Amino acid sequence: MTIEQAYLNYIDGKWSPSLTGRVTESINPANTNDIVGYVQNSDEADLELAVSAANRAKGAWRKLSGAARGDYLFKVANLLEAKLADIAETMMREMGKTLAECKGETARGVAILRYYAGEGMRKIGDVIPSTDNEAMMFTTRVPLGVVGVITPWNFPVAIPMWKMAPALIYGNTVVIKPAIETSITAAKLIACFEEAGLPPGVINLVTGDGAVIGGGIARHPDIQGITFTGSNKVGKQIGQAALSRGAKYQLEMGGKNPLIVAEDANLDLAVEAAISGGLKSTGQKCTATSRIVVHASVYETFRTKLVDQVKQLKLGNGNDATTWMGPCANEKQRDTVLSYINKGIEEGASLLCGGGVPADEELKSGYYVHPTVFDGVTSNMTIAQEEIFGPVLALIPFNNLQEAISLANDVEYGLSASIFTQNIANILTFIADMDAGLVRINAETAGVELQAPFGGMKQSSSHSREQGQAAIEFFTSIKTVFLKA
Ligand SMILES: NC(=O)C1=CN([C@@H]2O[C@H](COP(=O)(O)OP(=O)(O)OC[C@H]3O[C@@H](n4cnc5c(N)ncnc54)[C@H](O)[C@@H]3O)[C@@H](O)[C@H]2O)C=CC1
Ligand SMILES: O=C(O)CCC(=O)C(=O)O
Repeated sequence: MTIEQAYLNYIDGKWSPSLTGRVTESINPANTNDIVGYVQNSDEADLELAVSAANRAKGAWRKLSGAARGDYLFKVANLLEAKLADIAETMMREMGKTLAECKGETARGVAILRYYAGEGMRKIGDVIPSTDNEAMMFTTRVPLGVVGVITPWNFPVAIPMWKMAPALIYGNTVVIKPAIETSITAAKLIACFEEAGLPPGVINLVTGDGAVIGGGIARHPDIQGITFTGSNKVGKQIGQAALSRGAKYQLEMGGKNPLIVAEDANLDLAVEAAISGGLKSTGQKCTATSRIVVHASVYETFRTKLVDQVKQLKLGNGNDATTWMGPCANEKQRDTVLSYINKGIEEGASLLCGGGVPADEELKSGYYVHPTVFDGVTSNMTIAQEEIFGPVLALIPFNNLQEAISLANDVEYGLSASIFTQNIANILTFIADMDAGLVRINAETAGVELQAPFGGMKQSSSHSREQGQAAIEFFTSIKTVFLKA
């Protein structure tokens, strides 16, 4: 290991090694012989320094005008745009998705920053008529204080950005703990904030183990808000820890998203959406299509078209322009996906394609799994109920729309859902009856727009919404002002 390969924590405006003296390697899931670099394996003492710095910085940061905070975010956006190629490549090496996807996501990070930079100039309250005609009553908003940001590895730029940018524009200071797998990408993002000249302590990065640093954020008495994306298990622990000490929390967790293909659907477009929504990023999106509910009259035609095209998808390293799908992001994720595939077979589903790891010599050193399609799936099977977070699609037939919507709703999650149909009555029924935070018609289940609210129903979220103007609800508190001479 050379010193150049070690990425540091960023605390109080300075890059610093962890007090533990320990580092963890970040490896390329497409080729585990490729070590991307080393990141700090921090502990509670490092977190303490970061929280103290954020706490000291919060008074001056909240006193700046929204426009002044916005100016900083515009500068960060320009720097991220200038470094797009390097950051996208780092993301690809740490996480495995294709370079095109990584570039698209980094560009999305730039757009998120610009959107929230503009928010600094928009209204933050309402005038409400008082019953006292000599008084004025209005609302304003104040920041929470220090916000803890805990992020996963599947969107290493977009998710940190859609949490940090609104936190900052509304006047909070930030301590971020990214997933260990993508901590180098996070360090490169934070370097953009440093170069933009954010005052020391306004943004702090501490890398390390989830339970130690993430758990430490959840429990820390000086962190007033926690925003998390990741698994349901960890999300619930964070929610409980935050609730027990009265902190605000926001959780975005799993999905088990259905795509309904009606009898009048454009089947070619529906197949394209199933493949793109289900298998891009190797199925590692909380919005990924996981169950495809297809009308019996078009089931066989749809299945044939789908399987023919899935078999053509080229697996490989994301740095190869001919690669369509990269590996799973880490070994544990690959093993989880394989265990779900085995469970599907054990419970009686029929494997139509995929179902294992590729035998090709050049793919042996990565965490690859063939894109997999099952049919003969019933709603009670594990693969129809649990989030797999991998390239696995389950086909389920239906006979009428009410049955399709019941099947689609028959899971504990409610993040996103799609239907392919031309029938307006069916579309209206789907919009009304589908229990999901995001419903999409004639479009894939994945792909959210940064200017619109995003979040799930049921077990998919803490019922809050992120992104767009909805973000203000989490990152601020309303203050009602009654003013009389
Ligand atoms: N909703 C989504 O976008 C995501 C969902 N997942 C789901 O979670 C499964 C497991 O993936 P993981 O990476 O293990 O997710 P995870 O929930 O363990 O990790 C998400 C973040 O939480 C942190 N963390 C882990 N344990 C913690 C704890 N005890 N307290 C506080 N923070 C903690 C991690 O370090 C990471 O920064 C996936 O198979 C998938 O089903 C994973 C990543 C993203
Ligand atoms: O579909 C998207 O663009 C966002 C997905 C997402 O938020 C996630 O997987 O955590």
